Amino acid sequence: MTLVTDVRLRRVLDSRGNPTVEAEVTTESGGFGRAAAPSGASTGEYEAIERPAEEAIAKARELAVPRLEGQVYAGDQRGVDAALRAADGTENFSEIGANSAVAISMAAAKAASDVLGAPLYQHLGGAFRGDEYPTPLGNVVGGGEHAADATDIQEFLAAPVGAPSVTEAVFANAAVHGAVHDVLAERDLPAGKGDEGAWAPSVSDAEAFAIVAEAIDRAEDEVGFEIRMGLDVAASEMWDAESGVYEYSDTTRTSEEQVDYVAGLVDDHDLVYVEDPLEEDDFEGFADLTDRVGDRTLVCGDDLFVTNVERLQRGIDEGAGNSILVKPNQIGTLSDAFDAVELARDNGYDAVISHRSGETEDTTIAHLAVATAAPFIKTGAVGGERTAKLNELIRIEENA
Ligand SMILES: O=C(O)[C@@H](CO)OP(=O)(O)O
Ligand SMILES: [Mg+2]
Repeated sequence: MTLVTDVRLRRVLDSRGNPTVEAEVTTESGGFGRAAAPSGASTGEYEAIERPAEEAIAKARELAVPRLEGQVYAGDQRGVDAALRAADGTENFSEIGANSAVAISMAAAKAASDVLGAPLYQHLGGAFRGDEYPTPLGNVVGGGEHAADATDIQEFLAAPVGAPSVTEAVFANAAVHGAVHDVLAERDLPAGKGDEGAWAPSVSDAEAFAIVAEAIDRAEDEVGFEIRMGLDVAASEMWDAESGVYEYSDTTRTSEEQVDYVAGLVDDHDLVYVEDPLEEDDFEGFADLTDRVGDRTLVCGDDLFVTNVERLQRGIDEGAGNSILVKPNQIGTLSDAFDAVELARDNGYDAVISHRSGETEDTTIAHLAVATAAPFIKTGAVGGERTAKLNELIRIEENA
């Protein structure tokens, strides 16, 4: 029933207005799935390769489609993903592009769930999944590679850890985002928005902490449960390999100083989550920081691990971090993303499912988070391509 009969690929727009790959998979019995690849701006050096959309599509049509149509079953996700790997023939999808690969991989999963008549999270996670929901990490203030002339730290995240349901958590993050707007207006600070919809005022990181803390206080009064703060430092983007320091607008920090600085931030701001506090090759710095604060916060590797089981295994061996960010397009297939989640779980690491800064209305990651019972999902707070996922979580919770 789930034999793949047709794979179509096209260029569509992502949220930055760039072309990205959309895939459609149809099965013998008429099952249909459509999915689109997201795209990063602060991409890790060790990520699978995203090719320009047109090239990725041409290569996938030439190399992958003939190995899929009439050859694999959409219900056999590992079979689909193995065919994609075989068609590509490289470690990092540099032939067909990780953008073509992930779009096809996700579209096949949706086609299979369509045939089965089960929601995608259930097809991916099994019959006993669907009653644990992730806490959404909502990006409310940001800068780095996502907005010019804003904060050095890439993302200030709201984490509504006390929310009684994912629906209330989603609305809580929107309330924090709205409260940041009010606080900025009161302080006469004009601000546009960055790529993920976070406010991007031209302020120091210290001022951003104060603004977000104030906004969280107000939102907590409104919703009546605890909201904490998290960060994506995206430290690789600040790292200057030549001089061996992190470059902030007002200072520089060595690796040791960066560990001290972030450990201080965890305590001063009671952070529940810190992503990429150190650059992507600094396993040792990650291990030091995890030693110091890993008992009270998630130290999460994004550029460090790039959803890659080999890099994650090295982190596990060295005690670097206690959490992994999972982005299917960093590695190219859903099977690889699941393997990363499994390896993490088996070793006491929390998996956090994540969007990219360039997104589409695709909702696959909302299902992936429920399918894996991930404790957190990072998918913004506002903006259509972000609310697509958040609203899907609301629907999943309601069994809609
Ligand atoms: O660094 C990150 O975690 C992501 C998403 O927030 O950004 P990008 O997609 O630009 O890599
Ligand atoms: Mg990141």
